[in-house]
Amino acid sequence: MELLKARNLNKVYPGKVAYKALTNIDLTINKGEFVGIMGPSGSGKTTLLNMVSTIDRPTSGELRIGGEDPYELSREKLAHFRRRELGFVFQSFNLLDTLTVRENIVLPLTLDGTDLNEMKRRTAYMAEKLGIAEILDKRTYEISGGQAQRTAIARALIHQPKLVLADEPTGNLDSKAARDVMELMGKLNKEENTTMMLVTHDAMAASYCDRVLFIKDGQFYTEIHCGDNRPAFYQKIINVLALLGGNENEFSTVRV
Ligand SMILES: Nc1ncnc2c1ncn2[C@@H]1O[C@H](COP(=O)(O)OP(=O)(O)OP(=O)(O)O)[C@@H](O)[C@H]1O
Repeated sequence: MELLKARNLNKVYPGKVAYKALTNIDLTINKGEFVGIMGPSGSGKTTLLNMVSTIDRPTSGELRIGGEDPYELSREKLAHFRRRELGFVFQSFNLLDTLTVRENIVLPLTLDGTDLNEMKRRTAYMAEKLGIAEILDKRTYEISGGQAQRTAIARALIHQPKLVLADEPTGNLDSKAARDVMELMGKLNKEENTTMMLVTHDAMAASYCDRVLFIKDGQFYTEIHCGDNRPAFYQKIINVLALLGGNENEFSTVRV
């Protein structure tokens, strides 16, 4: 079942000299899929993520999430749609420092006015899944980067969104923490059937996806599928990145 369908997405940033950041991008993500987006710096990954996450409008093209066109919604309904149907994971975690881990995780349910017992049940469930049950009462400055990202993932998934969007979730983590985070994202994708889209420079992180789509200069370049051999998939990703070119320091290729 198609969860996300983007057709012919174009984005032109206006300015003294208009810049075409995306050209005729087609993207379909089925329910339960885990899809990676890779490409050199400036290729349009963030632009695409911003279109899909409804943060910015495409200049032309169609977008459907769960059959709905978010850009047809009023401002208020769009804000509700984003809060209800999407979950976000960022490179910089974006946790609220004045709150505990528990309070951060439960935030989307608080905003939705969920019943207290349900909030407790969901928090305990997510904390258990992400291995952070022991740190629920800590403040965000008392936890490690890996724990902070796992907290952010729990927050992104607690309201069971249709689609989770992750922007460089391993960018601020050491290789061990990055691997742990990706293992957990892969596990949640499979066990909870959560649909995920990941934008990353990190080949190790991308190798946890079912397939990876590459863009170059705002255009679709190629797509590769994981199959059942993750180390082989990692190598295939490295090979495409080598073909894509770009700055050699740009892609992380040291983690297997
Ligand atoms: N608000 C904007 N106004 C004008 N040009 C922009 C704007 N945002 C991005 N661009 C340009 O669009 C192109 C794509 O940018 P984008 O941020 O999507 O790339 P990216 O693949 O995410 O890069 P990186 O990996 O470095 O984050 C770049 O050339 C960038 O300079």
